[in-house]
Amino acid sequence: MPFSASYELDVFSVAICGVLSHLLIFIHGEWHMQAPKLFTIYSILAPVLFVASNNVGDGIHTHFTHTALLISSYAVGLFTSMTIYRRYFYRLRKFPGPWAAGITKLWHVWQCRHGQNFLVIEKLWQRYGPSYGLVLRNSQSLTLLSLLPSMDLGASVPKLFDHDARRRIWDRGFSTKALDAYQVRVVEYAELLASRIEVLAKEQNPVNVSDWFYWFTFDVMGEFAFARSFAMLQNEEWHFAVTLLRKAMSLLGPFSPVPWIAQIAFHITPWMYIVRDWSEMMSWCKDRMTDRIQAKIDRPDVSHWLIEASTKRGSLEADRKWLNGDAVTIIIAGSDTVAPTLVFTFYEMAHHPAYQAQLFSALKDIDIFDHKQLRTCTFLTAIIHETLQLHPPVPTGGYRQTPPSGMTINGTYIPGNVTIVSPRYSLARLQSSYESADQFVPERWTTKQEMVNDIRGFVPFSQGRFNCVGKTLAMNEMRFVIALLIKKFEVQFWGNERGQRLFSDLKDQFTAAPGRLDLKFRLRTDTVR
Ligand code: HEM
Repeated sequence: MPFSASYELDVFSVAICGVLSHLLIFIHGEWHMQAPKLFTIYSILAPVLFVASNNVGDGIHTHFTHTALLISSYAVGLFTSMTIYRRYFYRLRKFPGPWAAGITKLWHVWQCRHGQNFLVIEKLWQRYGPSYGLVLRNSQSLTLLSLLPSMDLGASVPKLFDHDARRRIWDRGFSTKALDAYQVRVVEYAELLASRIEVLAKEQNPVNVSDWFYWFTFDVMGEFAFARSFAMLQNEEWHFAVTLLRKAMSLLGPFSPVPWIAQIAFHITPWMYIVRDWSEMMSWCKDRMTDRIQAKIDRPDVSHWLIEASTKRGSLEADRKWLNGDAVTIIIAGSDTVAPTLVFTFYEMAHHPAYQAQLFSALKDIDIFDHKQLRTCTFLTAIIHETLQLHPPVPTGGYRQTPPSGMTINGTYIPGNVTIVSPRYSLARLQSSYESADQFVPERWTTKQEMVNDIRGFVPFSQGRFNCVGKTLAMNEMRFVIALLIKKFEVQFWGNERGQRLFSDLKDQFTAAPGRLDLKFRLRTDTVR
């Protein structure tokens, strides 16, 4: 098809439009929340262009070719401009990192396609950062391989809502009085878990702890969110809503660098399987919250405090979106963190029988049902701390934004309004943080404190205004379950199991999702209550 001069002019003009739309529009501010609108506008413009190209040549084939050429020229103009800008003019261009990562976040998405972001970052760190304090560039965000003492002093989370007001309400649900009341339920479910494991132990069957600990933590959090468990310990199978939730979470790992893709998917393709799963799960949670609001509860749960705050303000109906969201947060934040920590603790116990024996003997004279007394067992706390340090349940997540004036971290100036993240998995493996950083050495928290080179590296619950509101609940819960099971059972690897699948199938989906781990639980004959 011979192109006319005006045809070529069209193509050129459209390419210039692409460049201009970058330089005049997209270069300013954040656009990911507008992604669905932009997607719609471009989807409408394409057929308009097709109709407008009616006067070019004849035949539908020519119209298609012409439209496709114009769209491609626009895209080439837009993306060339973006590439040149990000490569040569962008304020973060001097930070180290792979070339392609500096151009597009899709590079990171591709690298994370197996859901192992923590390994992607660890590899980058090995390649680019012999020195501590390295900053890795990833298009518009930075990964800081540094201890961040001031991270929460100046930085904020990307502002989506009035966090501090919501946090004040949350805090009431985690007061000392409230926590005492919750412990009764933790004990009930932990005993149910122990009795289920006892049956498997007596039948000489393996215990896949990567199922059982999840069933336990989700059942407990179901109680705290909806005053009703998922009954997974009872039924010995995954509840459909939890399965949907975990499927949706699996996208969080690879797609968290590009929230605009999720925005488009939710608005444009709500029927797509994973988006549909998420919506179905949210609607299930909404219905449970409706039941919870109407229910008369004699034992306060976490939702009790949230519902009470809205009722007192007379804004129960208006706050329904918050309450539904809070319920999902309780469930994810409370289960998907405690469960992997328990899985890894029991992996380490099977891996280090000497530590297991030491823990058993440290617990001998302690009434584990008295959580204040249990807290005094320093070796138990050390085991949990060492597990949290070596296998952080939030391995890379926890994004922050630098203040508009920027901030200096470990001598490196980071410009303002930049998304930053300090990945715990890699932080924990820095020799500048710990001696023998990749070894499980619980004594570093008791008798060998010189093995902690820089305590600022230990931030499993984050720090500052955005730290974990459920830290004390989590620690109480983990202390009790571990103590109960270690007092009752001796734990070993099952058959040839050595944790191979646990690590090879470990996924980073904001929280860590470990692979399968089969353990042998042998009922102790020397159990002391
Ligand atoms: C091993 C256990 C746990 C660990 C390691 C952990 C870790 C964390 C971390 C790192 C954050 C900050 C995330 C960020 O920076 O964006 C966080 C926030 C949070 N956690 Fe936990 N968590 C645990 C257990 C729990 C439990 C049991 C609950 C109770 C429901 C809970 C509720 C929350 C909530 C509501 C937030 C958001 C706080 C805010 O934005 O103000 N967590 N957690």
